[in-house]
Amino acid sequence: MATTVRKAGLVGGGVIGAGWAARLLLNGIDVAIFDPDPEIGRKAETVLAGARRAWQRLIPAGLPAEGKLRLASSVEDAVADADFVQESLPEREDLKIDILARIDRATRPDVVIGSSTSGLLPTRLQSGMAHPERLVVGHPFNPVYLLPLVEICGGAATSDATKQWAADFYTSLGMHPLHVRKEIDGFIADRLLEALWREALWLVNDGIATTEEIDDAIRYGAGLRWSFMGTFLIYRVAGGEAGMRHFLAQFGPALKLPWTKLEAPELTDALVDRVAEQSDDQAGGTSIRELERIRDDALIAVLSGLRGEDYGAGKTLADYARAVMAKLPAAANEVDETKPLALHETPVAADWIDYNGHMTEHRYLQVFGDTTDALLRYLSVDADYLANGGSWYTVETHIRHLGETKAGDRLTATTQILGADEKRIHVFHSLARASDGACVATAEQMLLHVDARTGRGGPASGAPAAKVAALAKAQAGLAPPDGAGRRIAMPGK
Ligand SMILES: NC(=O)C1=CN([C@@H]2O[C@H](COP(=O)(O)OP(=O)(O)OC[C@H]3O[C@@H](n4cnc5c(N)ncnc54)[C@H](O)[C@@H]3O)[C@@H](O)[C@H]2O)C=CC1
Ligand SMILES: C[N+](C)(C)CC(=O)CC(=O)[O-]
Repeated sequence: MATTVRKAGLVGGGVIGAGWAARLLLNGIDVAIFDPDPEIGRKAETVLAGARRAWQRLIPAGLPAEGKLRLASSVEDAVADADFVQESLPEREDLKIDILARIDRATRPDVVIGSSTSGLLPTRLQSGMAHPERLVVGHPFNPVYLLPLVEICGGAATSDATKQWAADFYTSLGMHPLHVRKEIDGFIADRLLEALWREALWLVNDGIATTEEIDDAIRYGAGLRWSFMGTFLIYRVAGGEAGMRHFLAQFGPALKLPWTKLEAPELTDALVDRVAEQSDDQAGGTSIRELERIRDDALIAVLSGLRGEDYGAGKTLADYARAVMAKLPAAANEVDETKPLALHETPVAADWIDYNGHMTEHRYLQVFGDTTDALLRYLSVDADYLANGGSWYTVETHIRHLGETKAGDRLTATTQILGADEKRIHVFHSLARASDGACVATAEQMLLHVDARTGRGGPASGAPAAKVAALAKAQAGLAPPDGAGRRIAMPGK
């Protein structure tokens, strides 16, 4: 199996295939995609543009160089030289079995083939393949480029090595693999989603609630708490200090009451019309693309919030961002170290703007923190160095706000080293608006080298120590920047 995936072959480029393309490309993997839809190029580029925008805001510290997208002329052309294949064909078992057999014939036998099916059994999907051991379900969630969950389910012939490889690979893309222990139709998540959806359709069918009222019942209540704790942990907490046992004793008996229905209502023309008309009213003329943008922005807000908590999907994101940072290449060798270094730039995202209409204060710290991360990457603080416990922590920051910046502005950070020793780096970052070069903020920081395993300060070592010393020497002749060493005080004090 491939140790590094450089090229991915995608078959089917609809909602899910295009979402996979975006996630793979943003991870620096080249993608060849086959879809007979003549509009595939435009559709895939549209999804990619949305994903790019979302990722710049979700991981502003920087991303790998984007992979290249190629529109393939056939299934075979898409997969022939791929190191990994993901099938996202329409949910039809006969079509998937047939095309998975073609993919199997056209790829190297060691290439893992993932299927995006949301409910078909992998044992049946692999039935026409000569190498069925490399077929695994990797069931994603829409939008694939933002939601981390991917359900992994093997069929009878799938090897354990394939399942493990797929889990590792999807993790490397920033996803959270969930192993489905037993092969069942609909896996885990869609069983839950369908149960809710069946009930929702009954409530519309019986005239109890409109589509909007049902969505409100979710988004103002349980939906908010599901996003970080799910059902069981939330109900444990709802049991009070006695926890789950008390919760089950109190609310378990109601499960036997005939509240919910196991059979979905018949999708009669009347019910389809009612659901579609109510859904149109609910959308109020907002286009699907605009709804996608609202959905993506809200997901970014939730994921960013959870990242701050280092919890649930936020932990997945934080781990991924750390892994990306450790892998990003240091800046090019031809950097002139005798001048302040330009190592980081970022657009100002719409949700960084506050009620005063400009970038809110804590976002400046975020941008300066990302700039410090870029400096550490430049100093060769890589995955190995971090794994050995070496890192610099920021122990003091002084930010000056000198100008306003608005959504869409591009900001460029430069970094001057004011001093350094074996443990400390004294840095001065300046943040300029790219359009007119105006300096909008500065940050002076003291970084302390720490052994992350003990939490104690200590001397840097290896390549980072040598690079800090060389950089500090190269910049020693620079004049101190305006504002360096400034303290906060009332005028004249
Ligand atoms: N839409 C969703 O919410 C989710 C869908 N899935 C699964 O992902 C798969 C794809 O679903 P969607 O993207 O939603 O469907 P879709 O209808 O948006 O896309 C399917 C694409 O396959 C293309 N196609 C048809 N025949 C083809 C062929 N012979 N070769 C290559 N491409 C072909 C179509 O032109 C279309 O672009 C299904 O298995 C579905 O169950 C999984 C998770 C969520
Ligand atoms: C509707 N669906 C069954 C295809 C949905 C999924 O499989 C997952 C999702 O994104 O909701």
